[in-house]
Amino acid sequence: MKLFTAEQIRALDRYTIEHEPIASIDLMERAAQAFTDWFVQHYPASRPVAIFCGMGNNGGDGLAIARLLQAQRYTVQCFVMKLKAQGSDDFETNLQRLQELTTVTLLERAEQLPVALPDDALLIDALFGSGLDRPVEGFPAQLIQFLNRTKLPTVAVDIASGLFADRPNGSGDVIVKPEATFSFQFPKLAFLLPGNAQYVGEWYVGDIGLHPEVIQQTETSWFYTDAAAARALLQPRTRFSHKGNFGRALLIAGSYGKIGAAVLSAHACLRAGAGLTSALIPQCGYKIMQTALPEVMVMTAGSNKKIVSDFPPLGAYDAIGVGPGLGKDFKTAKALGGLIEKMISPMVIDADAINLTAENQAWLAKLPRQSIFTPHPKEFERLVGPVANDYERLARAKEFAQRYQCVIVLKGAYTAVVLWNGEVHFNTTGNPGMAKGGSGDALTGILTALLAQEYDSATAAKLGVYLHGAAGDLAAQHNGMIAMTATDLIEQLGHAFEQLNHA
Ligand SMILES: NC(=O)C1=CN([C@@H]2O[C@H](COP(=O)(O)OP(=O)(O)OC[C@H]3O[C@@H](n4cnc5c(N)ncnc54)[C@H](O)[C@@H]3O)[C@@H](O)[C@H]2O)[C@@H](O)CC1
Ligand SMILES: [K+]
Repeated sequence: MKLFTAEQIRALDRYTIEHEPIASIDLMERAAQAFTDWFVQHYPASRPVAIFCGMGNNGGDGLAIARLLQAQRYTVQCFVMKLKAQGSDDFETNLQRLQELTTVTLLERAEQLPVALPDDALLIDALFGSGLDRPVEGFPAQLIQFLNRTKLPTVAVDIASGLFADRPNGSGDVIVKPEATFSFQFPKLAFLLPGNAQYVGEWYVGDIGLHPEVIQQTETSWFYTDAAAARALLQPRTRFSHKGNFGRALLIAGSYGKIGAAVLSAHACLRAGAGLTSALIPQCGYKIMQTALPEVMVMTAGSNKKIVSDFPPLGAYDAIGVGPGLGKDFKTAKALGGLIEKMISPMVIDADAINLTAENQAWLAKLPRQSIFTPHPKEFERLVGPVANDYERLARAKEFAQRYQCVIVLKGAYTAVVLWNGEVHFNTTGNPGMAKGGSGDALTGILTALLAQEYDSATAAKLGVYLHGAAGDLAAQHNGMIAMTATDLIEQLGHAFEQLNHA
């Protein structure tokens, strides 16, 4: 699915108004109706609702929602933040429609705060939407601070007031902290960035019927991978397949005390469908791996028992994943440098292999094209240097991916898959229960398995990250987010594939 900037969304709104055609006031009514339909499913009519509206179209939505909720027998109080004499046309029309039914309280200055609200009130924030063009200050900021201080559950219309849809906010910006956001037609880029979590809450998207043709034609480099998008990436496995078709995968992983990382990545590789899975590990891990995973073929190399210090010729493998638990011994580094120089097919580079690459940046020029890096934020900064915020992190990842013709998987909530062609694909699966040791090792195994099955790097990264998160969600359902482990996730991979197959 595509993601658009606020400016592009405005253009899509305009196009829809002209070409559907539909009057802009009717499009607003459609948006308000979509919000209301969602709201009545989630919040009972027994709780009083207080709606805070600005004077732009976001406020217009709020006024229409007030009217529609009242028709559904909600007790509604409506407030308008009056900053100027005249609001947008559709705001004014909706104000008139509402005032025919009920009174609207105008809020013009700080002395009117705090306003009295019932203890069990639900708040709806319709102060500013995607038209926000500067940080909120003065009276609007005081009003937002008041709303946040009430600690009452708040739902944002389209986007939390004060949050920019597609550019960074300053650290001191005043922004509504909703428990949920109901957004029109598309999630905003801001929703997918980890630093904004408290300004988004759970987010939902309602279809308001923007013109499908123009959505298709409007170009963007931002996407998100939902079930439909992931389903389209999955290759069918036929009755005539045999293990040779599904590729030979190799994991180079583990060091003394971290053989578990090698086991987890190899286990995930098996579960993600590699035809043959091999592991190159230090000697100390030999029995552990053979016992834990009888399906895996195990190689050890080098004279040091505790680390991988030598790579034998590895031409027989279709895909190699390197890094989990590997350690950063200089002998391992030397061997990895040699491997990178020799390899021609894309590799998966994780954990200590990323750290070693960060310390040996000359390797980057020799890296097989379309290799996949899977850094968490700290590892990414080791690779490119410090970054100031989520937007800068994405920009640097795009630059890096383009320069070295690789894929960067920026791990986190909404893991971002950044491609060499400048595209960024945010993942939609996964949960905080996955923020645990071993989770990344599992991802490396999955990605290596998909590369071995001849998925190209971009597809492997998008699909693998999606499946990893989906398996994590299933593990959370069975074990709970607190107790779930990386092994639980790996054991759900089969169900994650099945679920996707039937999506
Ligand atoms: N355009 C359309 O057809 C539709 C728009 N919709 C709604 O319209 C919203 C966008 O509406 P608008 O473009 O009118 O913008 P907003 O309602 O977000 O508000 C913009 C107004 O606030 C002012 N403003 C911006 N930043 C400010 C700040 N920091 N302090 C004080 N004033 C500030 C602007 O100058 C402008 O007057 C969307 O978020 C959505 O809720 C929906 O009704 C769906 C259809
Ligand atoms: K809002």
